[in-house]
Amino acid sequence: MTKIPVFILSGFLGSGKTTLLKSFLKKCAQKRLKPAILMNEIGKADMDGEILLQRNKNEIVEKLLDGCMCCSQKSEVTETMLKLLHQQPDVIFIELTGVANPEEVVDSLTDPELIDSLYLEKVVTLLDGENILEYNSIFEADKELVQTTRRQIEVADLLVVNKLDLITSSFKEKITKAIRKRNSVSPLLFTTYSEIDVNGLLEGITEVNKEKFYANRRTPYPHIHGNSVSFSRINTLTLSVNEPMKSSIVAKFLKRWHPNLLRAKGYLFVNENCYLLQHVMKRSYWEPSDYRGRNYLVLIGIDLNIDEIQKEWAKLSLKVGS
Ligand SMILES: Nc1nc2c(ncn2[C@@H]2O[C@H](COP(=O)(O)OP(=O)(O)OP(=O)(O)O)[C@@H](O)[C@H]2O)c(=O)[nH]1
Repeated sequence: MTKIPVFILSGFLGSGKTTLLKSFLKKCAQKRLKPAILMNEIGKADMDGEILLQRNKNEIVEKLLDGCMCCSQKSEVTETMLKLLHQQPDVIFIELTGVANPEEVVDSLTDPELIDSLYLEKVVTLLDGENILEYNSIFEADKELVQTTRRQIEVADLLVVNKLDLITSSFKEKITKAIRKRNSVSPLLFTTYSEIDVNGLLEGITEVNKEKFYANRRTPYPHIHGNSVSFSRINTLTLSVNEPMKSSIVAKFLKRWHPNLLRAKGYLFVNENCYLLQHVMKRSYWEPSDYRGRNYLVLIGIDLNIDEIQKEWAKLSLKVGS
């Protein structure tokens, strides 16, 4: 099933995200791909969005101002993404604010109205070579910010240390060590002015058959396929729920996948009542809901073992149903 790829560009303030975005857009133009861009800015003035609009009037740009996307009202993010989809792009770029945690944004992409249309292609995290080693001491007083900058490294599929022109080779080694402590698996590149092989990153992404893909897209709830919808290390999985479940059993099931499982959410029947289940790390919250669509459960994690989770879920459902 065709889905539109989404690149998330993350990284602390001033690390080079917009610079990278611009080279992505240039390459899209050469490849005749129609890009859509969601700029997430803190503050009233939308500098980056304006800069992009001045460059090329054909690019579709939506902005979410005043705050971080992961904290915005969920429906606002969904609406903005739907607006972008409405204009039939071939690829979507989301540039996050420097203080956003990418995994929480992935969460928004699993909204029932979006999950069938999009997949997460890659989280690219830009790091400011000149300042990265200072982050811990600069933000010492702000634990959340330290945590965010760490998560930006930990969940990245590609790590790009930028501003190589401003650092020495001994600094480069220190940076490598510090990054590898947090993420030992994703490719790590050093560069200046965010110059990386964007052509390679766009490989395999082709023009979408617009008529076919965008016909009747706005679905009220996801089709349940149970497959992972992401090619990134952050992967998501939709589990179908056919029977009323016991909340304690579901909570126990979700805890089993800690620490890979970061988040789960969905609508489930417990006895006769529908609940919105919100699971964060090891804790589950159950909120009564008047949702009337089909029940489902979406899991978001890093390197989740999709096959095993599906197998175990099927066993559990059989037990519950019998
Ligand atoms: N010296 C140097 N400057 C760079 C490099 N890459 C980007 N810059 C400059 O750093 C500044 C910030 O770059 P942006 O691409 O706007 O960074 P950003 O991550 O989008 O910044 P925010 O929107 O604040 O989060 C700009 O003035 C860039 O020209 C580099 O490799 N070396």
